[in-house]
Amino acid sequence: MSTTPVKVAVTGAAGQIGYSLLFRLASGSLLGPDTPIQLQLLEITPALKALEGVVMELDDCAFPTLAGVEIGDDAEKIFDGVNLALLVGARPRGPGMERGDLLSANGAIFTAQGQALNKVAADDVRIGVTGNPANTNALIAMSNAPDIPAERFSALTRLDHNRAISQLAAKTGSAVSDIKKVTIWGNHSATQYPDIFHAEIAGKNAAETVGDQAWIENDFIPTVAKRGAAIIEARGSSSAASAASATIDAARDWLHGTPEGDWASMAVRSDGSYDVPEGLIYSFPVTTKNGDWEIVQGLEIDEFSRGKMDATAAELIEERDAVKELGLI
Ligand SMILES: NC(=O)C1=CN([C@@H]2O[C@H](COP(=O)(O)OP(=O)(O)OC[C@H]3O[C@@H](n4cnc5c(N)ncnc54)[C@H](O)[C@@H]3O)[C@@H](O)[C@H]2O)C=CC1
Ligand SMILES: O=C([O-])CC(=O)C(=O)O
Repeated sequence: MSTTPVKVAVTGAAGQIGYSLLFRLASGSLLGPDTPIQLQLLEITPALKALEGVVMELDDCAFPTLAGVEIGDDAEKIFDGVNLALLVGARPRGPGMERGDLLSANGAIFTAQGQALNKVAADDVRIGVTGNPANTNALIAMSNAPDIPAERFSALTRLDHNRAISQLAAKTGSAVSDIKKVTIWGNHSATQYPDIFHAEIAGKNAAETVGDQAWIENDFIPTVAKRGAAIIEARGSSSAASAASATIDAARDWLHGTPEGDWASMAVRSDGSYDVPEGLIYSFPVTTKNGDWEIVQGLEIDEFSRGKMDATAAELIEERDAVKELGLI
């Protein structure tokens, strides 16, 4: 085992996603069995006691890869020297809400955390935002951290990506591992566009294999886009274990690279690719290598896809304008 632990911050560590995420991180799901991890856990003051209980359980697992745990309510202390920050801590939505309704409640969290990361994080820090509305929260954190390169911020659309793979596998009777190159475009919201026109199933075009445009439009896309709400309806609270799993998948691919012949969906700062307005945190197909991502270029976009990609961009513009109005960026 190497000796220097990787310092990973998790915010909202006493919450429901935290309860699944921390144990996976500590057991090596992100960094593998040979790299020790130091967990830096941020919570609000009233949740620290509950977090102490979670740390007792982490201790009780005796994970060989867990080098240490620090908890606290001071972002500048907890983010000090972190190599990866997973920003999960934020209010979840309840039944009947859209994620964008959380902007006024959650936005301010990300100004303070962006500023703290800017001051004290390690030079190589990468920041993944899971807390909703994830894209615009990432925009807020990025805008408040002027010394951290913008490409070090991303928001989580990997859960949507994984949901799309799962729905496609079920429809076609294929193995999840045979499905590649699915894309989530845009916002982690009901306007997102899950795109299988460039995806492959066992090397063949996925949309052609499905051969059912009506299913794609009326079943697949809304099922993936509204899956979060369906889970809230069924469980009484929002997705947690699957969100934690996707948070790890996204961070693992970012740090260690996407597999050959595949790509991932990640919401990153638009550079204007595919005519997405520059500066929005928009989900694209990306390949990653050595901690850097690149937007996959040259995909053909037909009229149907264009309309969906523009609609989700329009929603992100509205969210950006709203947080500008609130003085958060
Ligand atoms: N991007 C995605 O795919 C998904 C995002 N989410 C979002 O993740 C967020 C967390 O979800 P849950 O864990 O279920 O919520 P939760 O309510 O169980 O936990 C959130 C935790 O964050 C803490 N917190 C609040 N303000 C904080 C601050 N300023 N600093 C540090 N911690 C703070 C709370 O004390 C609480 O313990 C929600 O916004 C939810 O909507 C959930 C599922 C998927
Ligand atoms: O739907 C929600 O509010 C939680 C979430 O982001 C998801 O499950 O995708």
